[in-house]
Amino acid sequence: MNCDGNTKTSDALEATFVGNVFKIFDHMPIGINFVDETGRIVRLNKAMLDYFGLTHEAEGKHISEIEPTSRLPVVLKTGKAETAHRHTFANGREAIVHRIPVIDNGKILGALGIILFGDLQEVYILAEKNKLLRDKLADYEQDKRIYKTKYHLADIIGVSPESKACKEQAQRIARSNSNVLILGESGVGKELFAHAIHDESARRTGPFIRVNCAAIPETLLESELFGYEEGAFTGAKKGGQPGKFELADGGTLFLDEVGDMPYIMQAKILRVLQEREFERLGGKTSVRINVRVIAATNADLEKLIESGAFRSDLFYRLNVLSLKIPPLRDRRDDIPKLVYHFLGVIYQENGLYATFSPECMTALTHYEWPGNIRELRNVVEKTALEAEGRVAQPVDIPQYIRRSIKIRKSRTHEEEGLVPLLQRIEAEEIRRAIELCGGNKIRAAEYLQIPKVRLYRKLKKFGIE
Ligand SMILES: Nc1ncnc2c1ncn2[C@@H]1O[C@H](COP(=O)(O)OP(=O)(O)OP(=O)(O)O)[C@@H](O)[C@H]1O
Repeated sequence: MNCDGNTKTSDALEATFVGNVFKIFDHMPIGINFVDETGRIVRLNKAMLDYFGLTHEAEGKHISEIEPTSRLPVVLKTGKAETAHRHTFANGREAIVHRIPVIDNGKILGALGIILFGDLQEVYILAEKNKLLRDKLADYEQDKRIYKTKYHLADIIGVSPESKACKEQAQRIARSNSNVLILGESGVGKELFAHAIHDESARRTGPFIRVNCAAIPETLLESELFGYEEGAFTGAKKGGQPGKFELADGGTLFLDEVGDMPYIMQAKILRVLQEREFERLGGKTSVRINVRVIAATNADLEKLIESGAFRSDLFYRLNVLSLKIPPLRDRRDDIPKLVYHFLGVIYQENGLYATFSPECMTALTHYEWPGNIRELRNVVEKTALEAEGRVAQPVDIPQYIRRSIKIRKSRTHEEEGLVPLLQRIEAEEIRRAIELCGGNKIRAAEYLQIPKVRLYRKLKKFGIE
C-alpha cells in the first residue's frame, strides 16, 4: 500500500515536471516537437504549431500522418542524433533542424524534432551579417595598424645635449595644436620625431597618416591627398575614395619630403590649411576636416623660396612651430648609444650577435656620417657581419669609412720630395691607426695589415711613442 502510494506520488511529480517542461517549450522561439517511442506526437510547442499552421489536435497522431517527410521515425530506430541538418518539408519550406533521440538506460523513450532556422534565408542573412562584421573588424584592425604611430618619444635614442634639447622641444610642440615643420639632413630621424609628436599630443588616439610627397607621381598626388568621387576620372573606384586629408581627420597628417611638393599642389594645400575644407576630385560639396599638419624636409626651403620652387605663404603656414634636428656629426655623444641600440635590433632581427671594441667605437665617432643615423645602422650591420662573432675591430668597418676618416694635409712630392712625403704619410697613417686602436699596437698592426715586428721597427724609426 505504502509502496503503491509512493509510486503514485512520484508519477504525479513526474507528470507535473513534464507538464512544466512543455510549458517552457511554448515560450521558446524555435519549433519543438516531441514524439514517443512509437512516433506518436506527444507535444507540439507554439512555434511548431505556427510553423505548420496546426492546432493541438495534431497531438496523439503519428508524426508521418502530419509530416510525411519527417525523419524522427528513423532516429527512433537508430538512436542516433542528427544535428543541424538541412530539411525540406512537404510544404516546400526549407529549414535547419535537429533530431534528438531521448534515451534512458539504453532505452529509447522518444525523440525531439527541433526547427533551428525555419527559413534557410535566415541562415544566409545571418552568415552574410557575420561575414560583414568579420570584414569590418579586419578593416578596422588593419586601419589601426596602418594609421597609428610606430614610434614613441622613448624610442628616440639620444644622450647628447643636442638630442635632449630636441626631445624637450618635441614635447613642447606636442602640447600645441599648430602646424609643425621638421628640418634636418636625410636620415637624422625627422619621421621618428613626427610620430613621437603625434603620440605625445592630444590627438594621439586619432589617426597618423603619412604621405611621402616625393614618392607619389605628380599626376596622382591630388587624388591621393584630396580623394575623389565616383566617375571623377577613368579608373576611379565605384563609390569614390577618401584622400589622406580625410583619413587624417581628428589626427595628424605627416607630409614627408614637403620640399618636393609640386608648386601647383602647394596652393591647394595652402587653401586647406587656411579654410580647413576642400572638395574631393569631381566632387561638388566641401569636406570639413580637423587635421594637424606636420611637414618635414631635408631641403633648404628658404633657398627653394628664393628660386621660386616653393611658396613662401605655404612655408609660413607650415613653419608655425619648427624643430631642427642636428646631423649626427654634431652630436657624436649619441653614437655609442645608437651603436648598442642597433646591435640589439640586429640581434633580434637576424640572431647576429656582435660587440664592438673601444677602438672600433672610436673610429665610428670620427666619421662624418653624411647619411646620418640611417647610414650608421647600415654600417653597424655590415661591421657586425664582417666580425662574425668576434669582437669587431676597426679593420671590420667598411673600407669607405676607414678611408674617409683620414685627415691629411695634401702636399705634393714637388714641394717636399718623394721620399720625405712618403715617410710623412706613412708616419701619419701609423699614428692614426694607433689612435683608432686606442694605443693597442697589436691591433694597430692588424689594422695596417703588417706584421707586429715591422710596426715596432717603424715606430722606432719615426719616433712614435
Ligand atoms: N634617435 C634615433 N634613435 C633610434 N633610431 C633612429 C633615431 N633617429 C633615426 N633613427 C632611425 O634611423 C632611420 C632614419 O630615420 P628617419 O626615417 O626618421 O629619418 P628622416 O630624417 O625622416 O630621413 P629622410 O630625410 O630620408 O626621410 C630610421 O630607421 C629610424 O628608425
